[in-house]
Amino acid sequence: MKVGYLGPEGSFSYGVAAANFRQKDLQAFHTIFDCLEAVESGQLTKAVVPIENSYEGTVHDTLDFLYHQGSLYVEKEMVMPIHHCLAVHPEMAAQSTHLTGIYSHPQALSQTKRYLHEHHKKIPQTVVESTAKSAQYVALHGQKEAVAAICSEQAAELFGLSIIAREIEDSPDNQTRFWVVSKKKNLTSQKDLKKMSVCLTLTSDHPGTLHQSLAAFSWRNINLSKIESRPLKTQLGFYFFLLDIVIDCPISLIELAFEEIHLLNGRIKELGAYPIKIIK
Ligand SMILES: O=C(O)C(=O)Cc1ccccc1
Repeated sequence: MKVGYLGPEGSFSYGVAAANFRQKDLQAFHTIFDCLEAVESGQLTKAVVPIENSYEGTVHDTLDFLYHQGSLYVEKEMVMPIHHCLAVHPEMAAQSTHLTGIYSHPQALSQTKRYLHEHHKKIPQTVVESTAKSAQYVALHGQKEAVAAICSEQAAELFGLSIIAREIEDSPDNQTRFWVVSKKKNLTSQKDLKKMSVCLTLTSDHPGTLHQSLAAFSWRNINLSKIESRPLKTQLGFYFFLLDIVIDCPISLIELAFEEIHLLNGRIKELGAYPIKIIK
């Protein structure tokens, strides 16, 4: 088995992958897209990818791939607390009040926006592929340039960096949902499945189309825990909707709701039904 994750080692995705799979099965990728594409092409069995952060919302790279490119299924969700630190090269630790640049993944830069505004307002920020990549960059270049990484404490330690500030995330309850995806549909028994995610596309546009589709869930007493629209990437003003459905009824009832939506000319793309594991 080969399991891909957004690398290098030390990323949050790595932390989740390592908590679920054997070290020898893990393989690092540069981007979420590369990782998912490798599952799609059969080069990987599974991938671990972030899907949503409590502070910053949906990870668009993941959702857009699953809707537009993928024929992949979610087999498990993992929710992990996310703590960021600010780390520099150990030889720069004394000059850390005069930083020249801060590097990280866009999600990490966003999740620490207020901290950065308060403490490092004028310092240029550079986006890199992952938090661990920023730690790696600082380990390689941080001796000559006074640059800092926003990453996990584990990544800072792994790359031999000095931590100058801990728990700098703006929200104390910062959490990210990660999905394990594969080409195969989940075989887990229904009693362990907690949620189902689907993408809904409306093929006709008249007043109440979305309302009627959602009514297919509400009159069956099926609870939705999330709805979000994303551009179809065709023309301005055209969207698909991500729906997260709580599984507290037989799946056959949810499938009846899908049938009703089909009769209303709505299209459902199933992303999968999955158990949820909370990582402490
Ligand atoms: O960059 C990482 O370490 C990732 O795995 C992506 C990410 C970034 C910030 C929070 C959660 C996941």
